[in-house]
Amino acid sequence: MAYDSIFRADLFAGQTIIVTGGGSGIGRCTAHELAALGAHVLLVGRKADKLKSVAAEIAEDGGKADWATCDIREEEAVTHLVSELIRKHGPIHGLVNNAGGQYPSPLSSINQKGFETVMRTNLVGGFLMAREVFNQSMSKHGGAIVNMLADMWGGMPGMGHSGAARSGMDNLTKTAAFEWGYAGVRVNAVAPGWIASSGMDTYEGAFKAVIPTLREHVPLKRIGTESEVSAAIVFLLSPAAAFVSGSTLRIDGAASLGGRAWPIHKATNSVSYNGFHRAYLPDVLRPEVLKDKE
Ligand SMILES: CCCCCCC/C=C/C(=O)SCCNC(=O)CCNC(=O)[C@H](O)C(C)(C)COP(=O)(O)OP(=O)(O)OC[C@H]1O[C@@H](n2cnc3c(N)ncnc32)[C@H](O)[C@@H]1OP(=O)(O)O
Ligand SMILES: NC(=O)C1=CN([C@@H]2O[C@H](COP(=O)(O)OP(=O)(O)OC[C@H]3O[C@@H](n4cnc5c(N)ncnc54)[C@H](OP(=O)(O)O)[C@@H]3O)[C@@H](O)[C@H]2O)C=CC1
Repeated sequence: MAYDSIFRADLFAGQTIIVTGGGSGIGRCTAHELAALGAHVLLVGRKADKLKSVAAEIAEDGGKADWATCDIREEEAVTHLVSELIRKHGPIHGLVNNAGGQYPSPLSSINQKGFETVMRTNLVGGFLMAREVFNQSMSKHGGAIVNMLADMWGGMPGMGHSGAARSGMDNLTKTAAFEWGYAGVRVNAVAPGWIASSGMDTYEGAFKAVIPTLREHVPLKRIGTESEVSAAIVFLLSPAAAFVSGSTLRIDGAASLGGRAWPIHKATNSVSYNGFHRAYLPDVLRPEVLKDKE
């Protein structure tokens, strides 16, 4: 018998897939993966030079990619972007709602504009992209959406604005999966933990300094790679996940299993324990608190 596996090199042949934030990091890597598997990839971001160069890389590898600039926080711009992409390239089969980011800051120092900027980047923008892609295309022929979250379920010092946005996006993922299932549209999310990406490289100061120690607080003892997140996104977009909708897949080396467990881990496995709260939290945000306790 010739077994016909779902996993084939042309998994996405004939599909057009938008990747927001496709000009760098995880978005760039995902765009490469999808194009290598036959998709026509549409890269979206604010900076044309980055998008253009990723599209050229993909073309050099024999893949198909186009790009368009858009600030996903602007409703009119998103509506226009999606209609132009459909006019030029036809129906949209997939959306990777990856664009996002934040600046590390304790809640007490975040002003309203900064909070709203991060909420609009990571929640409002993702909502607008998903709504427009659904209304203008997927409602007519189905499709798959993958939203980008971040593993901040237990609260994440320095990321209060972003954590609030990502939790909102988690809920929106489930509601969209519920409301749009009738049209054959699947909506899922990925929640990466610490990932070595070009985005992480942009962080400065105390936050940057702590990055090399983060692996000690991950049960798998390392931080993740861009391609490990892309692989999960590709799975969720693919026919291999045809009955998966409304799910959030954590890609974090088990880091989200919880700070509460680390003292037990310390007691039972002192070799791999490295002091979660002492090494991470106060160093990053409130060195004075750490000093007081020493
Ligand atoms: C166990 C595992 C846990 C998982 C943890 C997850 C870790 C996540 C990692 C990542 O996400 S990696 C990388 C993602 N990429 C980035 O974060 C990119 C870098 N960040 C940015 O570009 C910005 O932060 C942005 C908000 C995403 C975009 O900013 P934008 O350019 O649109 O806004 P600005 O005009 O610069 O600022 C507007 C407004 O926002 C406030 N603000 C912005 N930056 C800062 C800052 N560094 N410090 C304090 N406040 C800031 C401020 O109010 C700005 O207004 P003005 O002051 O400029 O008037
Ligand atoms: N690296 C990590 O450890 C983790 C990352 N994440 C999330 O994964 C996603 C990708 O991150 P990563 O690749 O690491 O970082 P990058 O900073 O490289 O990627 C973020 C991308 O989002 C785009 N972007 C940001 N704001 C907007 C906007 N308003 N409109 C359109 N595009 C925008 C940027 O493009 P441009 O500058 O052209 O606008 C950029 O290409 C982000 O949402 C990030 O927060 C989540 C958990 C962990």
